[in-house]
Amino acid sequence: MTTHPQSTDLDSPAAALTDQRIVVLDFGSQYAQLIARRVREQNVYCQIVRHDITAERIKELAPQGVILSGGPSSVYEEGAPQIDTAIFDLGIPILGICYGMQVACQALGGSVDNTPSREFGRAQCEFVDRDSIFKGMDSSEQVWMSHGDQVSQIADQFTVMAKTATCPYAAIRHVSRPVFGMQFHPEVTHTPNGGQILGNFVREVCGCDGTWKLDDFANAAIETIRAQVGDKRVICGLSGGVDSSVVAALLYKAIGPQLSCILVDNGLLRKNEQQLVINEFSSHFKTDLRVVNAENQFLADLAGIDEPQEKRRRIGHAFIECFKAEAEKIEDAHFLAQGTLYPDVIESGADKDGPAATIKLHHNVGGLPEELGFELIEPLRDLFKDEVRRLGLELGLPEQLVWRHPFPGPGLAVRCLGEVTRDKLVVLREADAIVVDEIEKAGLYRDTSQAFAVLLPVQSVGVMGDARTYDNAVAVRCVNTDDFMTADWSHLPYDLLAQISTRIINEVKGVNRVCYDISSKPPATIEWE
Ligand SMILES: Nc1ncnc2c1ncn2[C@@H]1O[C@H](COP(=O)(O)OP(=O)(O)OP(=O)(O)O)[C@@H](O)[C@H]1O
Ligand SMILES: O=c1[nH]c(=O)c2[nH+]cn([C@@H]3O[C@H](COP(=O)(O)O)[C@@H](O)[C@H]3O)c2[nH]1
Ligand SMILES: NC(=O)CC[C@H](N)C(=O)O
Ligand SMILES: [Mg+2]
Repeated sequence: MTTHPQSTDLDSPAAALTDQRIVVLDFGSQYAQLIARRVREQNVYCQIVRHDITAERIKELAPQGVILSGGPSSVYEEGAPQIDTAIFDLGIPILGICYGMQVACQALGGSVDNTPSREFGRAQCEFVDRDSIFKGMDSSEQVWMSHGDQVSQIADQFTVMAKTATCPYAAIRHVSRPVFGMQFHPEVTHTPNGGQILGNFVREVCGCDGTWKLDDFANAAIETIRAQVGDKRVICGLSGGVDSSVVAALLYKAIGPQLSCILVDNGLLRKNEQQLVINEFSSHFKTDLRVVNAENQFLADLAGIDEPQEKRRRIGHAFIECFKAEAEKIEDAHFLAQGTLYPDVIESGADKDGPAATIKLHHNVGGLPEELGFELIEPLRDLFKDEVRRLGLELGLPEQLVWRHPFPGPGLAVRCLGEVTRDKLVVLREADAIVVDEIEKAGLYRDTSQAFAVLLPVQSVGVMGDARTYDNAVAVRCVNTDDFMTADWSHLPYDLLAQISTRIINEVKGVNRVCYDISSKPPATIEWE
C-alpha cells in the first residue's frame, strides 16, 4: 500500500480532542509557529495553513477564528502573497498581524505604503480603545515591532485602537465585523502582554472555551492508532530520541504485540549510541526491537555528495529502503510509524495546507521517496517538542530520556560539512562525545537544549610539539531553545569552552583548532546543513 504523507487534518488525534480551532494563515512569517504555540497555551487547538487557502477550505475546517501572520513581502509588490478575500465574508473573526493587517487593510479598501519611519524592536504603544482584544491593557505598553511598511490609510469602516509615535495605525478594528489588525507582534515575548491579547482574541472574540488539553492526547492517539491498524502489524523507526520513544510508547499501549521497532545504525550515529539505545529500550519496553546495520549502504549512497539537501534526500531514501527490507521479514507489516513533529512538517514544506517555504528537507518528511510502500502512522505530527516531552512524562518515560538533547535522523552527516567519509566521521564522533561529556560534567546538560560538534571543511595551520600541523577545524554548537524553531547560542562559561577545546585538540587526532558558534536561529539554523 502506498500513501503520501498526510496533511495536518481534521481527524488527527490532536484535532480530535476538540471541535474548536484557530487557523493561522502563514504569509511566510518566521513567527507563524509561535502564534500557534501562543494560541495553544490558551488551551485552544491551532493549526497553520498556507496563506492562499481558499474560503471554501476554511469553511470545511470551520475554525472559530483566523489569524493572518506577518511576512517578509510588501503587500503592494507584484507577486506578494494575497488572501482569498471571500474569507472576510465568512463571518469568522479575523486578526491580522503586521503583514496580515496590511493585507487585510489593502483588501478592504485601505492603503499600505513604504514609510521612512520603519520600526524594528521595542516600541511604546498607546492603546486608545481598550475593549475586546485589548481588555486589561494599560493605556501605554511596550510592544515589539518589525516592519518597513505601514498602513497609511484605513477604509471608512475601520477605527483606530492603538498608535505609536510613528505609527498612527498600530492597531485597528472594523466597526461592524469582528476584524482586527495590529502592526506589532503579540506572539513574541518582547510584547510582554501579547499572550493576553491573543487570549482575548481567541476567548472573548472567537468564543473558544479553552478546553483543548494535551492531557487527553494520549488516549485519543491510542484510540486512533487502534482503529487505523486493526489486526495488521506496525514497524516503528526507533532512534532512541524523545519523539520516537513517545511514539513507541503510544503504539505499545495501543497494539502491543503487533509492534516491531527498528533501529537503523546508519553509521551516522553518535559514539556508543547503538548500545545505549538497546539498553535503554530493553529496560522500558518489552517489545520486538531489531537493529539494522546499514553503515555501508548509507556511506555508499553519500559518497561524492556534498550538497546538503541532496545528502538529506539520499538519507531519507536510504532509511525507507532499510525499513522496507526489514518489513519484508515481518508478515502483514503495513504501517510505518515515525516520530515526526509539527516543525519537521512545516520546515520541510510538506503540509498540503501548510506554507510552502522549504528550509531543509527533514529526512522523515521532505526527504521521503514518492513511493513509500507503507501507510504512515505519525501521531505526533501536530505537536511541538515541548508538548511531546510533556506527553513522554505522562506516559511514564524516564526523565533522562525525555530530556535527552534531540539528535537528527541524518545524524553526523549534516555535521560533517561537505562529503561524508568514514575517516571524517571518526574525527567528528570523538569530538562530539567530548563536547557532550564536558557539558554533562559541568552540570549544564539540562540547561542547554542541544550541544554538539561540527567538522568544518577547513584546514588551518597550527603548531603542536614544536612541529607544524595543517589540520581540521571543529566548531562547537550549543543552543538554548524550547521549541527548536528559534534558538539562542548558549553563553557557556569560558572555562568550560577552554576545557572542551583543550580536550578536543589533545585527544582527537587530526584537529588543531576549535571555534565556538555564536549565531542564533534565525538567521542561522541549529544544524549547519
Ligand atoms: N537511526 C534511526 N533508526 C530508526 N528510525 C529513525 C532513526 N533516526 C530517526 N528515525 C526516525 O525518524 C524520526 C524523526 O527523527 P528525529 O530525530 O526528529 O526524532 P527522534 O530521534 O525520535 O527524537 P529527537 O528529536 O529527540 O532526536 C524518529 O522519530 C524515528 O521515527
Ligand atoms: O530528525 C530530524 N531530521 C532532520 O532531517 C533534521 N534536520 C534538523 N533536525 C533537528 O531539528 C531541529 C531544528 O534544526 P535546524 O535549526 O537545523 O533546522 C534541531 O534539533 C535539529 O537537530 C532534524 N531532525
Ligand atoms: N513582519 C512583517 O510582517 C513585515 C511586513 C512587511 N514586510 C513590512 O516590512 O512592513
Ligand atoms: Mg533523533
